[in-house]
Amino acid sequence: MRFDALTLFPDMFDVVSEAGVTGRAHKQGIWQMRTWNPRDYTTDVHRTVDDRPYGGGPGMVMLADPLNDALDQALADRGDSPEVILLSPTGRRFDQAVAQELAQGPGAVLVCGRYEGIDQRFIDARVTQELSLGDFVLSGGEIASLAIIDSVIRLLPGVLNDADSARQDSFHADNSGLLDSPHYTRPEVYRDQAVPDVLMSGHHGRIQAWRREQSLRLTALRRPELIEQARQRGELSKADERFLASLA
Ligand SMILES: CCN(CC)Cc1ccc(CNC(=O)c2csc3nc[nH]c(=O)c23)cc1
Repeated sequence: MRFDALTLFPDMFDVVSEAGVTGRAHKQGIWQMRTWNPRDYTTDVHRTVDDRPYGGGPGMVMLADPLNDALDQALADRGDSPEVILLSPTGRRFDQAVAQELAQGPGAVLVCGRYEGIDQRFIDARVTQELSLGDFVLSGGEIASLAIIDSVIRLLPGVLNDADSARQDSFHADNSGLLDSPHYTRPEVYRDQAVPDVLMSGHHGRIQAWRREQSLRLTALRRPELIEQARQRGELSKADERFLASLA
């Protein structure tokens, strides 16, 4: 699994290659990361990577040529033919299904735009898919790339050992498809607030039922569409439906 990032801010990628679970996996050789700075592929004395938009309008646009040369180097260095993914507000929305898709492959080259965007002729000629992190405005593609790399690496064998509670990740923990139930740890009473009795009971059946109800309640409150999706998938039991009806 190898990710290459075309970016004007290569240092930002140290976050995933050096820190945490992804940093450990990187050190173990489970995945590789390389960055390529388009500024290193400019030919003018000012190392220009952007210019004004034809047709006018605010901001600047990234030049195609430095990106093309950087991409050529990245692909030559890899030796395979990976997805070339442009991170962009106009892209397909990234979600766990996309993370699963990417985890099956050899990785990708991630093209991080800055400014208002990238010359369309680079996109038309080289980009195989565009991904967005969601409907909010970032300053560039780097932070979106970091999120994507992190969520893909976690899915690789050997990255999360079972001790990592995150193993249950299918975005919604062990109540797959629903939001997580609340978590508590020591002390048993913190600033006069006690842990719910059921969690101290040692009664695993009751604890599981309580957690399921908490997930259903929170999901119905904050993400009702996930309830309907779980219902369509036939993942709601009679007890779940009874509990949901009691909330209405
Ligand atoms: C004119 C309106 N804009 C589109 C929302 C301009 C614009 C804003 C921010 C950017 C930089 N953003 C990204 O490169 C980006 C890359 S992935 C992504 N996901 C969510 N939101 C994002 O802004 C992004 C590019 C163009």
